[in-house]
Amino acid sequence: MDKLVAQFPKQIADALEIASRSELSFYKNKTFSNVVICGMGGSGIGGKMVPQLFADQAKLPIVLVQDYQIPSFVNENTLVIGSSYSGNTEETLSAINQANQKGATIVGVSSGGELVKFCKENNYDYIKLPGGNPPRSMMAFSVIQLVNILAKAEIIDANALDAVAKCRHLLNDELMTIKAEAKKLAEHLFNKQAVFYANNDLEFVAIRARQQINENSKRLCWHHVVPEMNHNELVGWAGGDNNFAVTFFISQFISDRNAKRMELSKEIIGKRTENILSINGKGKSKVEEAFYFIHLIDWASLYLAELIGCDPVEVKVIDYLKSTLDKD
Ligand SMILES: O=P(O)(O)OC[C@H]1O[C@H](O)[C@H](O)[C@@H](O)[C@@H]1O
Repeated sequence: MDKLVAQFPKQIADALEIASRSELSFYKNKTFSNVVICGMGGSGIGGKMVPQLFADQAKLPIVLVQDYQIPSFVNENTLVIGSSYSGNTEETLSAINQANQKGATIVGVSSGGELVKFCKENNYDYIKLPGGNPPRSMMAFSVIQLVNILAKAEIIDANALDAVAKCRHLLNDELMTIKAEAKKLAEHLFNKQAVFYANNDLEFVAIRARQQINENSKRLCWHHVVPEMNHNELVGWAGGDNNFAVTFFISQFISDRNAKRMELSKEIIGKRTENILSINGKGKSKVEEAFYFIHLIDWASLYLAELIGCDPVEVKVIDYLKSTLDKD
């Protein structure tokens, strides 16, 4: 896993190369009214990240589906993107099959499996990713193909990938800082109940942190966002204590009002636990900042796994669950 995380900046370059070679025709002579992205876990997080990151330029509503069912609004004017690294995740395949029955336009993002087979058999465009790794370690590939697909259809700016291309340099230039901050985060979380907060626009960062701590570090954690947590969870801190380690991801692009809310939240939570860490974003754009946070989180999950002494790769309980489901 260390190697795969270290390769993240290179994966960005490789994914951009795949995007530039992708031959897509799904958008020709087509007008869409909405977009649905179907994906679970390490492939679903891209479907959360991309709509949030490009919200200020998206011309259509983009909805993430993480279940077997698609919403009833899906019809022949819907673009449905199926994102599954293995191509075999049953919730995603079920949603894609339903979308097909409703006449939607489908595009697949996958390294192979049933999803690629389905796209080939039904003449849908698909982008093939390099296979053989845990899906969560290949996030750059799925995210970048989502941006590629939406930019080709001009649902987001046609040059949206230009901003992504700059991320690689930021990550290389900031590697020492990223690793130092990641170590600090891992030590902060060690033997504590992890809680992640971000402003709403950055929810995907908090979710990615939760997912990576779950799968790589084998630990429970939760996340919430400002401002919504100010209306409920903040009150729950009456039951908080030093067993909790709270991390605030602070975006450079946060609104003044939400920045104020973050500061006040910190002050209130600080009365219950001493373990509060703020991690500040870096980068010249929201896209650069997003990749910066993701890389830092990925390293932190590995450092925490090391402190705990667990194997970051194995996910035996998920394997057990899937194989038991398959017996039905
Ligand atoms: O990307 P996919 O192959 O559809 O996989 C989606 C998810 O499936 C499993 O639950 C894996 O353990 C997760 O790590 C993965 O993110």
